[in-house]
Amino acid sequence: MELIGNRLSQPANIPAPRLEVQHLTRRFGGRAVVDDVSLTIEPGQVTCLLGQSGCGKSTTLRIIAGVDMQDEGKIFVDGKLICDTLYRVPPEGRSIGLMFQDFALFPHLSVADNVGFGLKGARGDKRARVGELLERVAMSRYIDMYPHELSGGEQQRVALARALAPKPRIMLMDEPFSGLDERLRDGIRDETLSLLKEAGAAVLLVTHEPHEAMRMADQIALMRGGRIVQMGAPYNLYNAPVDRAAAGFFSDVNVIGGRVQGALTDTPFGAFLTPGLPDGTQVDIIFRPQHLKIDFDRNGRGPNPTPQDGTPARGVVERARFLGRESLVEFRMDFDGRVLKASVPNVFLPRPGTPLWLTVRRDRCFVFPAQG
Ligand SMILES: Nc1ncnc2c1ncn2[C@@H]1O[C@H](COP(=O)(O)OP(=O)(O)OP(=O)(O)O)[C@@H](O)[C@H]1O
Repeated sequence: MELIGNRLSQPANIPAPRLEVQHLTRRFGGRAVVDDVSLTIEPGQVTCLLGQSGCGKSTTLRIIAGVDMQDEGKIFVDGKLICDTLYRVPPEGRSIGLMFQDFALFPHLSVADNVGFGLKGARGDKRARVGELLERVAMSRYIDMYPHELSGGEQQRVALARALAPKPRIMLMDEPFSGLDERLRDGIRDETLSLLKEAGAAVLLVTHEPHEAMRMADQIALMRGGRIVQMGAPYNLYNAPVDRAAAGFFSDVNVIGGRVQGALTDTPFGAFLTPGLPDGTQVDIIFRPQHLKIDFDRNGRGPNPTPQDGTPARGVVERARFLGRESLVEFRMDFDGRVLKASVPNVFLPRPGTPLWLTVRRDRCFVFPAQG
């Protein structure tokens, strides 16, 4: 029997997404920990579910994998219903590969046999595929060893190879690289994802690490309180966040406040355009540390105001730290004593107590109605 669910009808010449999730909801004790989640992933695309601990990422993944069951919603693979609240293809029938945090290798099987476990076909072909995968995860020389002879990170790399071996059409990964040390992580992560992309798999990857998501994802689904609050390319989430919390998820942010008057909001950095908001609305103007410009003090004066950078405001250096590629300088602002953070490429470590002038790149600011 082939069950076709009621996907919105798709024109015949456009293939259905590899994975489609519609209105998934999961409640525990009356609380929706996954709340109306919908997303689609195309073949060869990596989507990251990104959010803080407890926001519902892993539960979403477990439902798609078939090891937990939704209260509402549907899941489709290549346009075919695999699960709703009445019908359910078992996990092993979903063409889905899993790589979860609590992976477990078979302790009585060698590395080669662990990786080759789910593979069908001639012995020689299997051995070749196992060899290729172990090379990709830099584990070739451990091929005849047993799991108890490997470190945690090495076991994780074998588990990755095992998950990749059957060339799954969909790969669900829950923080799969978290146990690897930094030196190995970048290489194995990039290699694994390019392997999956080459094979045309749709990848849904859970992480709470914004930089990891930015580096890996074609599409990021930002989750909060069980809901997807914003979905799009990393560039869009970084440069057009939906709210203050979304902006703050990807880097430190600076916030100044003001009240709208005639589509403008006056601040110590000059007037900001705040169109579309009624007079009297209290707003937060948000900018990232790299969008503050620093200028020297010229006998108590800063640089001249410009249309792009607005009016300079004076601050006194509180702390300056070198972070490798950049320096982070914290200023106590004269206008109301708040601290603003500026990041500067390379080494810039002014002494605490030094007065400097700051301007804000106004084209890089985000304006949102103030919270609460
Ligand atoms: N079986 C369960 N029974 C009750 N509550 C649950 C169950 N599974 C998950 N939860 C709750 O659902 C919420 C979401 O959990 P989930 O593991 O999906 O979050 P997460 O975003 O993956 O977090 P983390 O990044 O810490 O793994 C949490 O508050 C968790 O306590």
